[in-house]
Amino acid sequence: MAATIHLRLQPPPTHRRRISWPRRLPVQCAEAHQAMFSRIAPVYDNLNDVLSLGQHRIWKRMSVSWSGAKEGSNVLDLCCGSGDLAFLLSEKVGPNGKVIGLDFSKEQLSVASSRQHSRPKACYYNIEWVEGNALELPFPDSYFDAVTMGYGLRNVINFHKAMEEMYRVLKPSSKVSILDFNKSTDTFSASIQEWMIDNVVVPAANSYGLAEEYKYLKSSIQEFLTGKELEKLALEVGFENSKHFEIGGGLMGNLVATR
Ligand SMILES: C/C(=C\Cc1cc(O)c2ccccc2c1O)CCC[C@H](C)CCC[C@H](C)CCCC(C)C
Ligand SMILES: C[S@@+](CC[C@H](N)C(=O)[O-])C[C@H]1O[C@@H](n2cnc3c(N)ncnc32)[C@H](O)[C@@H]1O
Repeated sequence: MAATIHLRLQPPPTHRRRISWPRRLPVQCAEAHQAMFSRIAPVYDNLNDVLSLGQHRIWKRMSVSWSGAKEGSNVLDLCCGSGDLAFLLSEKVGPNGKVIGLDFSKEQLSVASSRQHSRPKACYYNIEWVEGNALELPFPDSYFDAVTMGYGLRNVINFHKAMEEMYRVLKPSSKVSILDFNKSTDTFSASIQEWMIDNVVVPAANSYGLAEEYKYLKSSIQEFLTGKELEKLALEVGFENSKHFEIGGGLMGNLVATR
């Protein structure tokens, strides 16, 4: 099935104010996030590979296997970006399955689509790229057999609404698997994570003129939820059970919740 990028499913915003790039990202501004991820789209994959020494691919594989996606499943990769988890899901569900990758950055979706066309795997044609907002999903209730969200939840401006939407579109007894940085309660782990961002990640990003965008990583982790708080949020919106696993030596975490 030929891959298509759906036109924006949400009505275009009534206003489009010009964003002058602030010295610090206003963390509560969705448009600033959208612009940021569009700016980093050209180098996003390479920087992730270099800065995590390729480890992020292992963490993403773990997250997908925890989602319960299997042959023939109908699955959603939320905040899909350049498509890493969507491609992994595509291999998991096979030609009889269906993967929807949703993101609100046209540039990220464009990278995902070109990666899809440049790869030899036929199953990737079970992926459909949709431009949309994770906080207002254009899908019916109880529609998906699994939902993944890789490094997305920390970036939306309303964690609760995002979790509610994931719950709504999941079929009963199906799982969501949410991978992100871990907001550790252990001060040593937190300081290692912050040191790496300050002294490795940001200087590397600076060579691409993206220091501000990668500085945001630290503040977004500080404003994120701990593993226990993520488990609680999932139960609050109605998930039957939830469990947060620390991975990558505690630098990353993955929440698995069952509807
Ligand atoms: C795939 C990873 C991060 C994705 C990602 C998420 C975001 O919210 C961003 C926001 C703004 C800019 C960029 C991103 C972004 O890339 C995780 C791996 C890539 C990280 C950039 C590198 C993190 C380094 C770890 C703190 C230490 C790794 C130690 C060891 C080499 C495993
Ligand atoms: C760090 S990237 C993660 C990309 C991919 N999941 C991965 O693991 O590499 C975060 C993505 O979330 C998207 N995003 C952030 N907020 C969103 C929202 N409210 N609706 C849809 N996409 C959003 C950004 O455009 C970006 O592509």
